[in-house]
Amino acid sequence: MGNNTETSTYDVVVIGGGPVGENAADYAIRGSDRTAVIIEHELVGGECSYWACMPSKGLLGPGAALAAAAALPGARERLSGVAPEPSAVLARRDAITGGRDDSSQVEWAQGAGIDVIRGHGRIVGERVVAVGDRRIHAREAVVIATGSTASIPPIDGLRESLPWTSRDATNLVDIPERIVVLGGGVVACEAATWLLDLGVRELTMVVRGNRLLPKSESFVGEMVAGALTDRGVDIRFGTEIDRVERRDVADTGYGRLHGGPARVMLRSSGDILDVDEILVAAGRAPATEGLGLDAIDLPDSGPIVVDDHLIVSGHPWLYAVGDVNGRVALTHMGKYQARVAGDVIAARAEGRNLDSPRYSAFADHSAVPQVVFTRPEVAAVGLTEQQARDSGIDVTVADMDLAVAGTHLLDPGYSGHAKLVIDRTRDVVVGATFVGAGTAELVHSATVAVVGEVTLDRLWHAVPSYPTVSEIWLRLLESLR
Ligand SMILES: Cc1cc2nc3c(=O)[nH]c(=O)nc-3n(C[C@H](O)[C@H](O)[C@H](O)COP(=O)(O)OP(=O)(O)OC[C@H]3O[C@@H](n4cnc5c(N)ncnc54)[C@H](O)[C@@H]3O)c2cc1C
Ligand SMILES: NC(=O)c1ccc[n+]([C@@H]2O[C@H](COP(=O)([O-])OP(=O)(O)OC[C@H]3O[C@@H](n4cnc5c(N)ncnc54)[C@H](O)[C@@H]3O)[C@@H](O)[C@H]2O)c1
Repeated sequence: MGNNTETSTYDVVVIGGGPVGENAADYAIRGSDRTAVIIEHELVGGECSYWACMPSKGLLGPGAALAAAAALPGARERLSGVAPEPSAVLARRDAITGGRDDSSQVEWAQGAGIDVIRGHGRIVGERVVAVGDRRIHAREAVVIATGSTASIPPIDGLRESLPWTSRDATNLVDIPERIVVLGGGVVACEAATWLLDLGVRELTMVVRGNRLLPKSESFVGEMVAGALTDRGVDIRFGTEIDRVERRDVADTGYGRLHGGPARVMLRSSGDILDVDEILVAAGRAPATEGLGLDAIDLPDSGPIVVDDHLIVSGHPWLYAVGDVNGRVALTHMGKYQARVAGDVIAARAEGRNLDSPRYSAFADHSAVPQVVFTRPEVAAVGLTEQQARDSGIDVTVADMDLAVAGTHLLDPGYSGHAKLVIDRTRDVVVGATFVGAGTAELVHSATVAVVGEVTLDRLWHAVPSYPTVSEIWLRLLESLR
């Protein structure tokens, strides 16, 4: 180490200042005199705040509000149109992302007693992280919370055409007239929804499987595909992009068209799509590039595998939380892991044992809630019927259209569907899926039922209020009696 190397020591060193890293640092030192630092090479607040959850939900909100009003006689007559005003939507999105100024997040960290160092964090040895020439030592723990980056499949000409990734779609400035979306997962379906709201004229989805949102119950993909098709989307199932050609490719910045029109050739059918932009929504890879994992004999690509305490095997001082550990790529689950990891670090620093359930991220395995903000909305938690059967559970299901007084009051033409997956042996709900407007706020009741392992006999006494969408619980339970 040269004489000019600055060294500092903290109890907890967190690499990556996304929502997950922030929570890990906070929980590890809260109420104590321990010290923590977050190392961040871009923006404190991470992907979620500036490029993912926040801007995407900002873009989706106005279309959803207009659709809700358009469904309701008495409100609909006051509408002058059902398409959001693009410039106002983009301005609201910019307000939500704060013009990519992270000073308020840095202030929050400092207020919580957490230092922030700008720069790229790299592990150079046990409990030692380098940021440029600087060496930061960790007394208790190093936490990796570096998130994930969009994957671009190795398709001939695709990368060279500088396609949009989710960062461009959420931070769009130009609205393409014609776009092809590669993928049929969550990003693809949500982005298709807001791109249509903003006036995209021709939208084609290229999906290699035979349904959208393939990780969900099959009715989910059917209903979302039906709604997108009704809005004019051309969904090409069972095909892939063979190659891409694009002229005048230009790195014009996030959300701008990245060049002239592109020609997209599809495999098998040989169809050609001429478009103004390509959006790649093909999943994400853990952000481990340049993290120095090889210095401690860990693979330098792929997820960083952890146990339920979020500790990396063979490295009791090292934790990995959030997207980077490959368990569940959702903000709320990453933050949950961060709370667990922070509590574990605190307990170990104070010599307490880790016997309590508080120190184990067991919900990651079978109680993950997720809302997909398409129209219709999708809200689910726990296992699908297939997953439950595959894990050997004796399964029965309650499966029906969502039609109760609460849904009729939202929209006289309401269309939705609900399904409970029941473990017959234990008489408990192990999974629930709801599709339809207003279901996002329904999913936490199902999460409580799944995590609490509430028996159906007991659940019968959880009476849903009239007239709400939650009354579907009563209908589902009645069907099981
Ligand atoms: C379009 C889109 C919409 C989404 N919408 C939702 C949603 O509605 N709800 C939901 O729950 N999830 C959503 N997600 C998923 C969610 O964004 C992620 O699960 C979440 O951001 C993960 O948080 P994280 O802190 O692990 O990682 P990130 O948010 O990616 O933060 C990691 C941070 O680490 C920094 N970093 C990386 N490497 C280094 C390094 N070596 N040194 C220093 N800093 C480093 C990065 O700059 C970044 O700030 C969405 C994802 C996408 C793409
Ligand atoms: N509302 C939310 O909770 C929300 C919103 C957006 C994203 N997210 C999370 O962010 C993560 C990333 O989302 P995503 O949609 O990018 O990933 P995803 O895994 O949901 O979907 C990826 C899609 O790309 C397809 N694909 C992958 N490689 C391909 C290839 N080579 N050729 C053709 N198709 C290919 C897959 O078949 C799949 O349909 C997910 O974990 C998701 O849950 C959550």
